[in-house]
Amino acid sequence: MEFTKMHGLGNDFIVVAGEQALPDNAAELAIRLCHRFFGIGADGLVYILPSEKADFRMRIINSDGSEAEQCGNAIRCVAKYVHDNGLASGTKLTIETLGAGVQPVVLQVEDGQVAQVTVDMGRPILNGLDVPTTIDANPVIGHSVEVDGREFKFTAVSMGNPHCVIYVDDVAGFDLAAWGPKLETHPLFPRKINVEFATVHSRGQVDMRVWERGAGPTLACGTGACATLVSSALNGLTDREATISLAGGDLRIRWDETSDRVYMTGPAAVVYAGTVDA
Ligand SMILES: N[C@@H](CCC[C@H](N)C(=O)O)C(=O)O
Repeated sequence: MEFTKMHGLGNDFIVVAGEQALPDNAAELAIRLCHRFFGIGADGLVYILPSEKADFRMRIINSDGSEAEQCGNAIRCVAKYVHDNGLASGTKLTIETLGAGVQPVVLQVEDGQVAQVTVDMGRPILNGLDVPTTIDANPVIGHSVEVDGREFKFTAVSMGNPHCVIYVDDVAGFDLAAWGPKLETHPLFPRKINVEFATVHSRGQVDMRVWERGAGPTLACGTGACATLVSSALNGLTDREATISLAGGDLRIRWDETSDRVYMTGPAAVVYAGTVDA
């Protein structure tokens, strides 16, 4: 199987193009190939497929073999891949996702290669039961989740995939590995959840670290950054546009007041291309 190793701010993927549909063994392949020591190593396996509704279709399998509805960093990688490999022309295209519908994308091209991508990530879902959580409220703000006797206040946001945003005083020193997995699998979240821990520094800048559903700690999460901006604006902590600083770098996120849509801008990069037994 031919693949290209790509990343968006260090959130890395094995990108496969040329298939007509997701293979039956996609989950097994993701677990084997994403393994950091026995495989290629990645946070997810991404397929670029044909679409009847958009220019391309993306499917993403987390490194634990579970399928995610959406992935912000992967969609930027897909956009770069199809442009730089001549599968798409121009600077605008659409990509269909499993959980967030068809997403329009605008490319910033430098020397013939995509450097930055702006994705229309759609409208955030704030209804608790739809995120989903077990909480019947809209929005879910200031509710508590209890883990091992510690209470975390959270905001729930779906960007096609589920997120729970928790504010902490010092995100850099926060023990992500201790709390992330317990929150990810808490019964309040019926389809598990991506957990963002955030520290707000100003109305225009937030530091965020993520524990991803199905992938653990990653260097960046595009949908998580969108969820963090939406949560921070809803809680009155930031404006509707801010820089979300992740371990792998910065994303610029804007939640448009008129359309209610969230726009994410950030880079995508190729690491190398290769061939692997699949
Ligand atoms: N890294 C991603 C999100 C990938 C999917 C996530 N782990 C899930 O299961 O929802 C991003 O950049 O958005």
